[in-house]
Amino acid sequence: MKQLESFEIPRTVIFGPGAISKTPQVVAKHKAERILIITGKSATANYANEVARLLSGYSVDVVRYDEIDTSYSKYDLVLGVGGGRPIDVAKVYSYLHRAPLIVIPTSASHDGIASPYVSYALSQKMASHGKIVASPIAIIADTTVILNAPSRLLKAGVGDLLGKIVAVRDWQLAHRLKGEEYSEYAAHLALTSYRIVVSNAFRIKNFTKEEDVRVLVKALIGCGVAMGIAGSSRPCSGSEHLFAHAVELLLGEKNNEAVHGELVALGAVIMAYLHGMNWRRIKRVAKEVGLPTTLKQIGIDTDVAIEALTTAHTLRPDRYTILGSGLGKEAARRALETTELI
Ligand SMILES: NC(=O)C1=CN([C@@H]2O[C@H](COP(=O)(O)OP(=O)(O)OC[C@H]3O[C@@H](n4cnc5c(N)ncnc54)[C@H](OP(=O)(O)O)[C@@H]3O)[C@@H](O)[C@H]2O)C=CC1
Ligand SMILES: O=C(CO)COP(=O)(O)O
Ligand SMILES: [Zn+2]
Repeated sequence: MKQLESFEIPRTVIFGPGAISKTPQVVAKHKAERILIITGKSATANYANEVARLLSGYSVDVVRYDEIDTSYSKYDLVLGVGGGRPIDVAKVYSYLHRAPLIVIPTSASHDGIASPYVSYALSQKMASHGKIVASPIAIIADTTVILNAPSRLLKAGVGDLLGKIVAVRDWQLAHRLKGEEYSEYAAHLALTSYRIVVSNAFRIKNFTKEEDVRVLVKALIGCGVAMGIAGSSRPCSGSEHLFAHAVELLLGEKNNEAVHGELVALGAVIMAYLHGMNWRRIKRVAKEVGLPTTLKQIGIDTDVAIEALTTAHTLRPDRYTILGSGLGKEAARRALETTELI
C-alpha cells in the first residue's frame, strides 16, 4: 500500500516593488509580540533595521546570523532578512523554537528563498538533531531591494538555476540505478526554472529592469517549491552542488569569497561533461550572463578543485550522483582541462 505523503510549501508570497512595506500587514496575521529578525553581517543589516522600524509596535530584536546560538530566548515569530545564509539560520531557529518564519530576501542569489530545507553549513551545526523542515509562512520579495543588490549576486542566482539540469539528471540516474523515489512533477518544476533563465539569459543578463529580477525571483521560488514537493533538495542539488559544497568546505568559512551560485554553475559544467550532456551550452549561458567560467576568476586553485572533485561524493553518501563512488585525481584533472575551467 502507498504511504501517506505530506509536504510543506509557503503560504503567502508577496513580491514586487516596495513589497517590504507590506511586512506589518503580513505580521499582523500572526499573533506575535516578540519578533526576532535574523540578518546578514553588514550590507543587509540596513534592510533588517528598516523592517524593524516598520514593526515599531512590536518588541523586535535584530541579530546577525553568525552571532545567534541555540540558547537564544524565545520569540513568537522569526524573520530572515538577507541573503541565503541568514535565511537558512532563520529556518533553523524557526524549526528549533517552533516560531513561524517569514522570509525577506534582499538578493536573488539562491533558491533557498522558498525551500523548507537548510543548506548553509553553520546552520547544520546549530541543529544536531534530525532533518530540519521549516517552510516560510510568508515570503516578502521586494524587487526594488533585490534590483539594487550587487549584480554579482543576481548572476549567482542564475548560476544556482543552471545547476538544475544536472541535479535532475543525477536524480534520474539514482532512480534508474538505485531505485530512488523520483517525482516527475518536482523534477519538471526545477527544469522549468532552468529553462526559463536559459531562454531569458540574453535579455535579463544586466538586471537593469524590475521585470528581469521578477523572472529570476519566480524561477528561484519555483525551485524552492520543487524541493518542498520532493521532500528534499534532490531536484535542485546533485553532483554540481556536491562540488560547490566541497570547495566551500576546503576554503573554510574565513577565506571563502566564492559565491554559492558561481560555484554551482562551474560544478554544473564539470558534471554535465561527466554525464555526457551538452556542457558547452551551460558554459555559454554562464558566459553570456557574466558568471565566472574559469576557476581562476574566483581565485580557486587547481589543487583545491581536484581535491573537491575527488572528495565531493563523500559529503552525502545517501545521494547517488554521476560521481558514483568517487573520481580519481586524473579523471578530475581531465574533466577540468576538457571543460577549460583551468
Ligand atoms: N536552504 C536552501 O535550500 C538553500 C540554501 N542556500 C544557502 O544560501 C547561501 C548562499 O546564499 P548567498 O545569498 O549567496 O549568501 P550570503 O547570505 O552569504 O550573501 C552573500 C553576500 O551578499 C550580500 N548581500 C545580500 N543581499 C544584499 C544586498 N541587497 N545588497 C548588498 N549586499 C547584499 C551579503 O551581505 P551581508 O554581509 O550583510 O550578509 C553577503 O555579503 C549558501 O550558504 C547556501 O548553502 C542556497 C541555496 C538553497
Ligand atoms: O543549494 C541548494 C539548492 O540550490 C540546497 O542544496 P543542498 O541540499 O545541497 O544544500
Ligand atoms: Zn544551490
